[in-house]
Amino acid sequence: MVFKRRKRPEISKPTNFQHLRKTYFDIHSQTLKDLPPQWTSILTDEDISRTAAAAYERQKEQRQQQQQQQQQQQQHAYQQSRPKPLIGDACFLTPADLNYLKSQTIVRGACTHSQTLPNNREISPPKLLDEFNYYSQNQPIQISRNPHLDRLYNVKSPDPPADIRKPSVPNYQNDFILPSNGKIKQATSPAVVTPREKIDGSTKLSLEDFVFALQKVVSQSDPRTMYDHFVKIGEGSTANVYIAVDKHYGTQVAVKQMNITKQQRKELLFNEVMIMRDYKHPNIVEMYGSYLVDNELWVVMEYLDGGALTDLLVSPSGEIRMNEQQIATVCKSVLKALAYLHSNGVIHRDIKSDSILLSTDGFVKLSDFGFCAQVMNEKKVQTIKRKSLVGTPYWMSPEVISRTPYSTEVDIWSLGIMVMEMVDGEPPYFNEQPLTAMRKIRDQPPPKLKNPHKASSLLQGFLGRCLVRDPSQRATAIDLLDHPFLRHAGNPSCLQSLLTQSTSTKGNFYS
Ligand SMILES: Nc1ncnc2c1ncn2[C@@H]1O[C@H](COP(=O)(O)OP(=O)(O)OP(=O)(O)O)[C@@H](O)[C@H]1O
Repeated sequence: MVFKRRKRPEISKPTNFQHLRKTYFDIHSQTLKDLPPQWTSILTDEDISRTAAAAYERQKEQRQQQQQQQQQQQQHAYQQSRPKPLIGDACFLTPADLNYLKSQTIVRGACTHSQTLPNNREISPPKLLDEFNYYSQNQPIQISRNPHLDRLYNVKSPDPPADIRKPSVPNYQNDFILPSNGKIKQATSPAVVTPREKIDGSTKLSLEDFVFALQKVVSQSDPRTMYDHFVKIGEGSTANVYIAVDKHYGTQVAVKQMNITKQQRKELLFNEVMIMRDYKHPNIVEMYGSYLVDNELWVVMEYLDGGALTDLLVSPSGEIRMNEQQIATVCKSVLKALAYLHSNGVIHRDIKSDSILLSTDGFVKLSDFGFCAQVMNEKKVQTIKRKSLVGTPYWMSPEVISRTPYSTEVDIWSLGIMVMEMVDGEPPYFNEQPLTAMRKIRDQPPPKLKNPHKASSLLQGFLGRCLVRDPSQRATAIDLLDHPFLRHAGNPSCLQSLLTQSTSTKGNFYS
């Protein structure tokens, strides 16, 4: 029997061979791990690390840009939904003030007492110094005084003659009218109340007049040469706010940009500059400089990286986040700022959680001075009362809404409403239309907490001293600083837990 030898199958060499190996870039050591040894000899660690690190950085940047865009969209939507302030104030500048300003030669440039930034950079906004000397290239220039304007902008001066010292009556026009039937007229936009024509025509100041007057108080340098990397972080009713980087020092600043042509009350722009410039306090946001850029007023100030108090009140799942120690800590800081402003005759008029900014290390600062008003004459005798409807509806005091002449007590009422925000997550009547809420504030007993069981008797007692309808019976900032509830206040660090969790309802730009 013959066996035919079977042909041995031919086995080809492997084709399309792949040797898979899991190599990855370790961001901590900035090196490639599990690299095949052959590759290591071809590519030095340095080369490949650099290439991979660059790719990684590119990816990171792209991710950050996408995140930022998403957050901006979220924040824009969120800020659109926040209630806007009403501005029904009378014009501060009269034609006489403008004539005074126009009669002066604009003096620009350095002054001898330049402001010092925390990073020791000196900036030199033109400033009224030693009463009424402007400085030009360090040379004092004497100009004549206008006591009315000086009082408005709280310029310190030697005792003027008695007739000048008499407080000139501010221009109290009722811009927002409560008809006799008690109905409040609905403004077309909640943020805008069309002013009545002033008897002396003082609202008819031209854009040039304002620009001219603003030029007197701002620095003449161009901030675009000093700051770059602008990223929008906020938007209010009057401004866009950006973070930017100081080109020289690499530090971050906040830049509030206000388009002059779009302001309902251009004259209130002066507040934005003058209040932060003249009133320095650890619990007031610090201004570094102010500038005119084309049609915009830019205010450069310290950047508060924790954002606004509003964002810390409620978690995304709707839980109230602040405990009483944290509430007391915020109140104490805000009251210190208010006690300081009030003792200088300044009312804020827009106290609410949106106006309180925090740093991530827990420092609390008062901001947004656009609606401030002076209530004292030069001698610091509290003689002037305000009557304009200014503030944000839900936080407004009964006397502001009912157009009774008012003073510093309005901020204490609003602080009480802000305490209610911290306990309940929102101000009272927040589900009502602004005008309905205003009617209720005006006509009803002080609002009550939705969650009284969550508030200790001390907290309720504190609140009860703020929300007193009769302003003469309401506690002052100084009184409240002595209230036993504030003994619960802790160090700034007690607020850090609120700030570290990324629970912002409007996207967190601040981490
Ligand atoms: N110094 C700052 N640091 C960090 N964020 C800031 C700073 N200033 C303002 N912002 C952010 O920008 C937002 C808008 O700023 P701001 O409230 O001053 O604008 P506005 O137009 O005056 O507001 P409003 O509508 O209350 O009048 C703030 O809510 C806050 O989130």
